[in-house]
Amino acid sequence: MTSSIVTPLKPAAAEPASEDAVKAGASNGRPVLQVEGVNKIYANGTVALKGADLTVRQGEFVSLLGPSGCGKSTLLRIMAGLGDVTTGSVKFWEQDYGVVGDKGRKLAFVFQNATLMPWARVRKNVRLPLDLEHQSGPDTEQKIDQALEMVGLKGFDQSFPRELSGGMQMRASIARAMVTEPNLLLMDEPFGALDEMTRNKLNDDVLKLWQKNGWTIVFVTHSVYEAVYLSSRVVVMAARPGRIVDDIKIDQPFPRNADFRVSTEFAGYCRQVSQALERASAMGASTGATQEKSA
Ligand SMILES: Nc1ncnc2c1ncn2[C@@H]1O[C@H](COP(=O)(O)OP(=O)(O)OP(=O)(O)O)[C@@H](O)[C@H]1O
Repeated sequence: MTSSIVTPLKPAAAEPASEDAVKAGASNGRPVLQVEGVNKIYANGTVALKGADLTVRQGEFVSLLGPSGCGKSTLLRIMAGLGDVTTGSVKFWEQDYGVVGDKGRKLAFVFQNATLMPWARVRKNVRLPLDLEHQSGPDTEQKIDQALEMVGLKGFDQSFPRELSGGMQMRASIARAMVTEPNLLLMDEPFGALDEMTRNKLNDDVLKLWQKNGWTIVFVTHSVYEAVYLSSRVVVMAARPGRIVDDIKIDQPFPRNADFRVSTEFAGYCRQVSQALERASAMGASTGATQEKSA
């Protein structure tokens, strides 16, 4: 999917996650997203999603993992209200999109590339969603400062994107999502283009921000290791047609750190998720066409 950042953000309808729920990555919080029986068939007949059911609860960190073309981005876009479903429903904070939209939502979307405006300094890039909402004044400046500080870009606000490394550009992109103070963050393979060291560092930083801010995160990735390291749950999808085939709880405490990456538990979960991914890939390979008749 092509990349940019979209922050359809207004004042919140949701309450912050309780600290306990966040600490545990708990799966007993209030539903933030409820995807029910969702089918998505594109105009060309591609069945991108078939019978998708998924509930994401407050304070969870859920990764979507699956082979190319299994509908991860399609599902994430639908969760953001950026794409229509063909049939089925999506509820946001237990309400229909229209109702929540009226009251305002607090979600932000970070796509695959940072897609910063190259002609604008970091501060102006981060300010964009607030400008779109015609927010200005000292509060606005403070929000921008806080977001830059949280992602470790304090002191770089007058830089141009070309002066930043790939990792720093991604940080700026995350800061741009953060200024809107979301409590639901949808991230579509945000670190896929980064080297492993940078990716690991950003994984740690996102986990810290997730805990600190009480976010709920849905995160698309192709990496088993990244999914296991970050998530309280890994949802595995298969292609042709796109569907959810596994939902694996990563029952390990937060915060996680470098020790977790080399632990037996981490290796065990990686094996379990890899096997689920292999099964999912085999399912996609053994089924036929992606056309509407298979929905
Ligand atoms: N706008 C569109 N029109 C037609 N088909 C589409 C469109 N967008 C996606 N598709 C198709 O829908 C299926 C699911 O695509 P999607 O991008 O959601 O998968 P994905 O799992 O995110 O893939 P990847 O991991 O490669 O990014 C694919 O077969 C894709 O070609």
